[in-house]
Amino acid sequence: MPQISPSCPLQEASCDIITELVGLREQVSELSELVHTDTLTGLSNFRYFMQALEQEMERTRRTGHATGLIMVDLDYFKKVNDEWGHDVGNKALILASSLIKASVRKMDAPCRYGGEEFAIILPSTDRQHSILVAERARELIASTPLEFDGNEIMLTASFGVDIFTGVERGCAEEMVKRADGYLYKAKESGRNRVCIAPVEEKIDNSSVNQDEKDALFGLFGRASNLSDSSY
Ligand SMILES: Nc1nc2c(ncn2[C@@H]2O[C@H](COP(=O)(O)OP(=O)(O)OP(=O)(O)O)[C@@H](O)[C@H]2O)c(=O)[nH]1
Repeated sequence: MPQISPSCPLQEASCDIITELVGLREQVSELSELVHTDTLTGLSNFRYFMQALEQEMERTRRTGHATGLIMVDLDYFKKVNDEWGHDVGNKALILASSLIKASVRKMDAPCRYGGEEFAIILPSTDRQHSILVAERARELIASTPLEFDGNEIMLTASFGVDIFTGVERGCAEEMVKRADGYLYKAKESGRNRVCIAPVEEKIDNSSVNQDEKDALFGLFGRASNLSDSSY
């Protein structure tokens, strides 16, 4: 919301109270920014993420525009810490954050979920475009080495994607759980990959009844790749 500049009720050119008020206002704004920011990476933190995801899901319910959610986890990150130390591990987290940020639009919300896990909220984004964003981030991370003191470390990350179209039941926590489930599948099936719910499974989780499902699959056919969790 735009802030109105306070002015001195006595119309004095230099007013101590107004100067202090403006200073306090700036401090409040900086503090509320800090409350929502991860200090290491500068990305939004977990607290912001959960609020923002709830809000976007609510927007989807109202407008019908889908919300995409991508969960990202760096692969074998413990090895980076063990081999190179915690400070280099921190550098890797900062690099991964900047690459994730570079892969998304301004309106998207890349967040640090915790540890070496990140989350990206994609407002008004469908399945296909969410996959494209996840793939872009995956490729960028896999092709950008962390350089320090003449060394180079290659990083990779695994991605789980979920789409909320307004028909699925559940709250933000459940959407995170679904995306995390696909992230787990990406890890299990070799890492450095993107997994998403097959279209068929998404429909199974929705309120669509059997007759509606039969009609839908009757129309589009049961393509074999729909049963695969990677697209
Ligand atoms: N440097 C650094 N390391 C962190 C931070 N947060 C979490 N970690 C480390 O991240 C590592 C996560 O290890 P694991 O959960 O075993 O996962 P992984 O080694 O990435 O293996 P996979 O996820 O199965 O590919 C642990 O060693 C944590 O100590 C942090 O803020 N800085």
